[in-house]
Amino acid sequence: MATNILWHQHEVDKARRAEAKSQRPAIIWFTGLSGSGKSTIANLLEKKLVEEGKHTYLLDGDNVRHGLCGDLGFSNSDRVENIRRISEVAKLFVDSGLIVLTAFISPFKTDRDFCRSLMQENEFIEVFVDTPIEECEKRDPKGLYQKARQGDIKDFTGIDSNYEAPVDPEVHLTFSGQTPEQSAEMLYEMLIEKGYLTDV
Ligand SMILES: Nc1ncnc2c1ncn2[C@@H]1O[C@H](COP(=O)(O)OS(=O)(=O)O)[C@@H](OP(=O)(O)O)[C@H]1O
Ligand SMILES: Nc1ncnc2c1ncn2[C@@H]1O[C@H](COP(=O)(O)OP(=O)(O)O)[C@@H](O)[C@H]1O
Repeated sequence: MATNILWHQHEVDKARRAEAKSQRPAIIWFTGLSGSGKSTIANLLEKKLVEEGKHTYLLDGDNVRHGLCGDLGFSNSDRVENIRRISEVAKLFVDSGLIVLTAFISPFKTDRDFCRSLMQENEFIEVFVDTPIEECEKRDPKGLYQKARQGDIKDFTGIDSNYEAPVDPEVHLTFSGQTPEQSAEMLYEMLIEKGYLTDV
C-alpha cells in the first residue's frame, strides 16, 4: 500500500515524450498458448515497426522470467503476480512514449483486463494468437508439451492449467497454415486498418 507517498508530476509528460517520438504510445498485448506464435510474431512485428522509425520495446515471457519475475513459477497465483508486474512495467514504458509489445501466455481474463484498466482508451491492443493446441503441440518448439504429457512439468497451460480465451480481443489471429511472416503481415494490416498505429 502506497501510504504517505505522493505522485510527482514532472514537466516532461507522456504527451511530450510521445510527441518527441512522433507516435502514439500503446501496448500490443499478445496472448495465446505456449507455441502459438506470440514471440515469433511479436518479433517480426517489432522489426517492421522499427524499420518504419517507430520506437518500441518487446517484453517477452521467457526473458522476463529470468529477471524481473525470476522468483515466480506457474501456480495460478504466481501467474497473476507475473502479469501484474509486467502490466505495471508496460505502463511505465508506455508513459515513456514507447509502443510496447508483450508476449506472455497471460491465461486469465481478469489479469489481461487489469492491464487494460491501467491504460487509456485505445492504448491496450489485445492480440489473441488463436492457434489450436493440437498445432502448438505438434510444433512443440521447446519440447515442453512432451514433458507435460509425460508428467515431468505440472500446471502446463492447456493441459492441466486453464487458458481463458479472450472474448472480444482487438485482433483475433487465427491459424490456417500460414507462415510466421504471413501472420505478422496479417496482424500489421489489421492494426493499420483499425487505426491503432497512427502517428501523433
Ligand atoms: N507450466 C508451464 N505452463 C506454461 N508455460 C510454461 C510452463 N513451464 C514453463 N513454461 C514456459 O514459460 C513460458 C510462459 O511464461 P509466461 O510468463 O508467458 O506465462 S504466464 O503468462 O505467467 O502464464 C512458456 O513460454 P512460451 O512458450 O513462450 O509461451 C514456456 O516456455
Ligand atoms: N504462422 C505462424 N506464426 C507464428 N509461429 C509459427 C507460425 N507457423 C509456424 N510457427 C512456428 O511456431 C513456433 C512458435 O513458437 P513461439 O513464437 O516461441 O510461440 P510462443 O511465444 O507463443 O510460445 C515457432 O517455431 C514458429 O516458427
